[in-house]
Amino acid sequence: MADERRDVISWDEFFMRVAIAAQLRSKDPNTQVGACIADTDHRILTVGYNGTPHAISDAEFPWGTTDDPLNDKHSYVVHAEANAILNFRGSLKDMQDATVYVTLFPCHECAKLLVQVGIGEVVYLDDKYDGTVDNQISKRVLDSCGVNYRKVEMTHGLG
Ligand SMILES: O=c1ccn([C@H]2C[C@H](O)[C@@H](COP(=O)(O)O)O2)c(=O)[nH]1
Ligand SMILES: [Zn+2]
Repeated sequence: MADERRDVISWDEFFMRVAIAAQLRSKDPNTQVGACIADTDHRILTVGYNGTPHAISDAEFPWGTTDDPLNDKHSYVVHAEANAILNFRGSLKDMQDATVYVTLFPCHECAKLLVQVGIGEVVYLDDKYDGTVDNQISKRVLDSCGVNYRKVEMTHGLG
């Protein structure tokens, strides 16, 4: 009888790979973000990525950044974490103590949303805005609300 495969990926790596797959759908030319929320029984609850609201055509959408808020993508894009929460079709009580896997450390607005839906832990891949004011607010929100955050370990690479 053959032995079982032992070199399998961890749950963390599995859910982060789902988040990475989600970010591949993003039309943002600069920063693509994916989010995957999994419950304490290792079930995927929902997935999202940063993109335009439904009614806005990707072709007409300004994907650049400028001082003019009317033409800046940040005014229009729905964040990956927000989309993951909004895409969820179950009962919000199922999100209690769930873990969000995000390819980018959540901004402070997303941190507040994640806290409000009961997320217990944030696992991130990249924290490229570490140290910015927004990032500090985000960490202050998570710290104050007792939400743990940690960087994922991808032992099997990113491919
Ligand atoms: O919590 C977050 C923070 C940012 N995003 C999205 C929003 C934008 O589409 C990009 C950030 O673009 P930059 O050019 O790096 O400013 O990431 C998100 O989905 N979730
Ligand atoms: Zn955000």
